[in-house]
Amino acid sequence: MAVVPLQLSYSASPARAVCANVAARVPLKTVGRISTNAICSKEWFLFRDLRLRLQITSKAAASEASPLQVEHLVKKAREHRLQHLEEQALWVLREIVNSYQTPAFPCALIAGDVVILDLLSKLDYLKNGRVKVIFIDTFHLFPESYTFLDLMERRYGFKSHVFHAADVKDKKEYVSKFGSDLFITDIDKYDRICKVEPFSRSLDTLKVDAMINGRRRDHGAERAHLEVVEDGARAKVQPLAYWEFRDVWDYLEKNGVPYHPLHDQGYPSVGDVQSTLPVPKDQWFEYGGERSGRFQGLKNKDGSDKTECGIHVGGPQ
Ligand SMILES: Nc1ncnc2c1ncn2[C@@H]1O[C@H](COP(=O)(O)OS(=O)(=O)O)[C@@H](OP(=O)(O)O)[C@H]1O
Repeated sequence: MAVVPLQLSYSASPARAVCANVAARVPLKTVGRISTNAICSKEWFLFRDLRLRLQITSKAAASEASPLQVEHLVKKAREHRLQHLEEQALWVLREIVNSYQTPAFPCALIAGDVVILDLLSKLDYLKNGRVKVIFIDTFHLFPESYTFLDLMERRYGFKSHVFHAADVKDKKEYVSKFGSDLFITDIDKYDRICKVEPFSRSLDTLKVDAMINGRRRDHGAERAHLEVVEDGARAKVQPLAYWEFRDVWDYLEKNGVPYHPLHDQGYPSVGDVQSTLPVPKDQWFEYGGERSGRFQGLKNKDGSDKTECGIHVGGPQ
């Protein structure tokens, strides 16, 4: 620990020697003012008997807070931040529900989506059906996603509207019609059949006029300038646009909200089995870290790395 010079004041001259000793020996991180009206001794070992009071008096002192105070300040600042973000997200959702006829939330069940479910539930929009929840069964999801959906439906008292590829009854029929490796042989066709078309159809079928989603600015460059609402024939609503991934986890922890079991197996985001990989935990909270395990090794037609499935980029507006 660094020895920091102290600004001293003293009321009696014998204290001078003690104070000099204090300045020389006390390993304080804080710049402060020591005043004493006690009887002083020249001997250092008697120093502990003096009634010394440490007063933080200068701006310098304030900026050199002890490690404990710094931790406390950061914790408090994060609490205030989360409180503000939550109020703002609730306000956005309320405004949307008051302004649109049929808002809906396509939910992929990842951490941010679960925050939105919890916020919608706080406003009672799930139980009273004011906001419909859409779930796209791509036929390529992790088994845990189905059980987690069931858990969330029971917890919040809603039933999601499930959509999947058109003109097939189930995965078996899908495989017999398109094969089991369409996502390798023709990724664009796979996206169209299993994601974009069912997604688009779900919005049309339910006559959705405002689509709530969990996109955030810190997801990556494509989303860096997102606002909480984008206008259009169908409004896009991003109540968590200004949140960071850390805020999402702070919220889940603070509110005791269950989250997708695959997060505990190292997956920061969860989509299809073939396009989702675990990511080392220390990368989760870097810019773009949440989605860094998505679409790994997959390329767009133009050869660029795939970062979106097309639902929100060039997908239904
Ligand atoms: N299974 C499922 N059901 C309903 N809605 C879903 C589903 N998967 C993705 N989405 C919606 O698509 C948004 C983008 O998700 P992704 O880019 O992760 O794509 S995908 O998972 O590969 O489809 C995603 O945005 P978020 O709300 O940020 O998750 C949802 O709006």
